[in-house]
Amino acid sequence: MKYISTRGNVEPRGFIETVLMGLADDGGLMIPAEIPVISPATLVEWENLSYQELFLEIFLYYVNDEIPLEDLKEMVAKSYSTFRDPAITPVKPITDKLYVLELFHGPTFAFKDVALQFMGELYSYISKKQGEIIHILGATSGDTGAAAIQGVRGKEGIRICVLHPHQKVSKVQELQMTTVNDANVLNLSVKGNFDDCQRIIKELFGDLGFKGEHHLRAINSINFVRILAQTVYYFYAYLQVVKTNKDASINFSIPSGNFGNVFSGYLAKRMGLPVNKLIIATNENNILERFIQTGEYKPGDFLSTYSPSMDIQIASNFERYLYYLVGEDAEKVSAYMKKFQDEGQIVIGAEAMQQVHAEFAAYGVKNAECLQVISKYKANHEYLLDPHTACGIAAYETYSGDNEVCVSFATAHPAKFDEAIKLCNIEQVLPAEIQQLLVMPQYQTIVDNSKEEIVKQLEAFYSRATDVVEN
Ligand SMILES: Cc1ncc(COP(=O)(O)O)c(C=O)c1O
Ligand SMILES: N[C@@H](CCOP(=O)(O)O)C(=O)O
Repeated sequence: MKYISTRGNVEPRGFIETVLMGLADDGGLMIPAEIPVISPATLVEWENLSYQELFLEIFLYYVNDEIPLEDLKEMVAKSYSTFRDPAITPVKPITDKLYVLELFHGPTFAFKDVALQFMGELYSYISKKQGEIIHILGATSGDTGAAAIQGVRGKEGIRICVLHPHQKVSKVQELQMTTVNDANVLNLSVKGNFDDCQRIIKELFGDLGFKGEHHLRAINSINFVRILAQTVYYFYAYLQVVKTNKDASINFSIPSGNFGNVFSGYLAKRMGLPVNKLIIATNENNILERFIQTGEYKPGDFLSTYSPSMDIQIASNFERYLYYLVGEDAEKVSAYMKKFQDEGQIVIGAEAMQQVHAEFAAYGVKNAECLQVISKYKANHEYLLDPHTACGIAAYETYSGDNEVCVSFATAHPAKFDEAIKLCNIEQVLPAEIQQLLVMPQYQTIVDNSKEEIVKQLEAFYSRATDVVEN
């Protein structure tokens, strides 16, 4: 398997090179040159595999022989040994038409752990095997940063810097990142929003001299391995649900911001998973909903909502979908992305939009509706949704059809967003792991929303660091 860029100006690369490249060197995003197709017979054979076994089966289509099977197995075992549920991502029935896929049983109580526990192991493996220095640079609206820090904590040869928007993440998210006082962790709290943080890190990854000099590596969903690791739970959930819903069409409803999780579902679909519709749920930052409705992809004004992790205007992975939408034509993607940069919008024609509508539905959830859904599911089903998950459920309710079953993603545990839960007059008991954070000291540097300021911070961070990679 080789990997190429959505913009067509990167020589095909292997799996590990692709992981290390993160953002493609031509500014695009890496994707497989050809997507492997899993046959219906193979899907049946996978029906009773554990999560870890399924992960291995899927990854074997992608890693070539660059990682020996025994090493991959060991990494996968370690990655998921930290999860609190033996099923890793259990599927819970709520009604006969609705299942919730709980993706929050990892160390930081959000879906990001599923991929980032593995990426921590993978980076550590590459660092040891190849003597690679790994300097992770990431942007977060709250969950990726916490999960990435936990994923690499205590791992030799790795340093991590995470940019989060100052006072625009929940208290628990902030504490999960900033109570870590390890010498190899730097938390920068940027006076801006998530889009600013993402723009700055993309600019730094795009400066190939700076990226090479400082060995910058990505943990955001710009890195293809994040996308791939997230496809596993689509397969896992489908294989559980189909057992009792043989003739139903199966939809997935996905709380969305950066479009990484949805794109993983799209990849699963192209790999042959018989998904009916991917339902994109956003909050009031609804660029994706507006795109699906009008064909116009254009950022609006940034709004702070009860689901802060989805307070995102520019959905990074949209470019990966665009590549497939325009018939895998990298020149067209480059032209569209240039237009987006110069004019701030992309418009897709009516014919292509028919294809979009065959694959996706989208719904933007207003703040008040988000709280109503949390209250309703607590009262009617004794199930407490976090505000992101509630957006997914509201979108499912809007698009549930006859003979359709929906798997709605629970992307975070409600304890991470107690601010919103309290507004519903619901008292929850916080898990001990979260409770203990509330009294810990915090370590973070508040910085201006400027690339130059971040560069200064990074250079100081790297000059402080002294650890050596051992083979
Ligand atoms: C809890 C939660 N739900 C949903 C999302 C949106 O996922 P994506 O950015 O992959 O669209 C995020 C952030 O990514 C998140 O942290
Ligand atoms: N919601 C995310 C934003 C970053 O998304 P990613 O999937 O590209 O890492 C977060 O919680 O940080």
